[in-house]
Amino acid sequence: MKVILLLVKSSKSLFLIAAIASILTGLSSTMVIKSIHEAVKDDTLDVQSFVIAFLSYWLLYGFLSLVASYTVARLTEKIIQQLRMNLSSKILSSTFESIEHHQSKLLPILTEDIKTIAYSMDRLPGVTTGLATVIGILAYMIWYSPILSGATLILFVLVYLFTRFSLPFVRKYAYTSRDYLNDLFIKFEGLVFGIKELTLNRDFSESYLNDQIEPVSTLQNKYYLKENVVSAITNRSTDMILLLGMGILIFLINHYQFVSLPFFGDYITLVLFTLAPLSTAAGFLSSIKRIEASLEHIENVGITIDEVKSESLEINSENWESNSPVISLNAVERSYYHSEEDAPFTLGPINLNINKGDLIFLVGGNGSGKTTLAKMILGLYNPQNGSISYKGNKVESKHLSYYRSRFSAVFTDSYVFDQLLHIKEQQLQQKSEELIDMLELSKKVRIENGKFSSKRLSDGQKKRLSLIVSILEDKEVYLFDEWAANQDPHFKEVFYYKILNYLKENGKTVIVITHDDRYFDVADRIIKLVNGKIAQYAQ
Ligand SMILES: Nc1ncnc2c1ncn2[C@@H]1O[C@H](COP(=O)(O)OP(=O)(O)OP(=O)(O)O)[C@@H](O)[C@H]1O
Repeated sequence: MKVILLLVKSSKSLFLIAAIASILTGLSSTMVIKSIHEAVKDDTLDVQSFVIAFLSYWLLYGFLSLVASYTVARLTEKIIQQLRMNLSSKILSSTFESIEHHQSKLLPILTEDIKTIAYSMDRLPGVTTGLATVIGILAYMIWYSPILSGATLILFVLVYLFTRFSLPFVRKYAYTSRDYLNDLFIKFEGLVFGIKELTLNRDFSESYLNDQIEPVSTLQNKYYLKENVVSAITNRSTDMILLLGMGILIFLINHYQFVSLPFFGDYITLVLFTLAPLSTAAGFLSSIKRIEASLEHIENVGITIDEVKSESLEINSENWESNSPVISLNAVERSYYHSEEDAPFTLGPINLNINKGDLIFLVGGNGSGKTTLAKMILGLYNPQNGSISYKGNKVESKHLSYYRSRFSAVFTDSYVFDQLLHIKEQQLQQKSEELIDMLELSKKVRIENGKFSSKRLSDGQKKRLSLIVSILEDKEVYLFDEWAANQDPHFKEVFYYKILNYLKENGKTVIVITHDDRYFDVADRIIKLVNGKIAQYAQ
């Protein structure tokens, strides 16, 4: 049902054209089959009228099946495109917390689930025209012999009941195999991103392969095989039940003589025409179960595939109080709950005003809550208690997108995108060269066609590239989370003296998370966190 809804929702008009074209294809193919069927049993065949009728239906069938296949293919292609776009926008508009929580499950969704849905949907054109043909032949069969058609219908019902019985197993195995695929992707992630550690340590790499990857892969394969076996049995059941039924019918006709055997022979050619399309349709029912398992995985991550409605309300600038701090945290609190035996980490309650042009250093030991507080200031985490205000206006969820767009941040694990399409052309032209020079990367990278010419850089150089992008974004507030941690002494100086000064001169508000106490004198204010609470403000 979900799949039909998906089709209708995707494009009502295409769905209608596809449905009508499929029905007409079914009708025309029935007419082709009928003319062959009548011709083979007609001793006084008028060859000329047979050729005319046959060719007309044949041409019509060819044309209509092309139209039907094309429209259904367009419809499925549209669904896949919408699915990819909707999923990507949903991920972008979901709460950061939920995406952070389900991060490892996103890649299998974007690759495996969409592929499963796309491959399964690909079979739809053959299924719709095939089913329409079966319905057409069935109508002709009923007209030809109501008694034998009654018996055939009973066989069709048996096929349907058998399929209904086996499909839940296809779904169950598809779901379990897909679950193990999640685990397998996590192992693969370790394989790719932990390759240095694995290559260095032979015992570890052997154990990773044999004790980590292999058992999960075996389990995934086991359920995948089960799913395919049940699905193959379901597909083959169509021919098996129909052929067995025909055998039983021959026995009954021989015994009770309710029709002649030659008449049954004519009839049986019609039944044979239904075998292939019915088998394809039964196969598609298994595919629907796979699609449903994939959709369920997508929805379990909290992403629905309905159209995305983005809400990005600007905070009314008329209400801004000019002397209010840019950002105020009013008794904000947030806890992370670990497993039951762990004590939860609680940040806050925090009260903090950040004024325009402030250069604030956020300091404190490992695990004291600096990054958590940073994510809260940026609007990535919602406070569980308390509130955040922007220029005197309380930030509500409808303002979040606008509020977040006030910031640019570089985290310790920031991803370096090579394209700079989101940066204004004027900024690129005026500032990029100056910044590349300031961070001494002019021998390594250039900006060409809105992209960096290379990303083949050392970790410290990549970090400098992230800093350039961040400054080019030209935002109101900047947040750098231990940016200088992996820079050499020279670039630490460049950062603390040149870059921070450059931002200050340009009127920016800057928050720097740091452990570099050598440079604490650069800050206007130092805020120290201890165990999630502000322990000290220093001017
Ligand atoms: N995603 C998360 N889920 C659960 N707990 C988390 C998560 N991120 C951080 N924590 C916990 O919150 C606490 C504060 O972490 P946070 O990253 O904010 O500290 P930090 O001050 O930035 O530390 P560091 O200097 O090591 O970067 C830690 O005890 C950590 O275990």
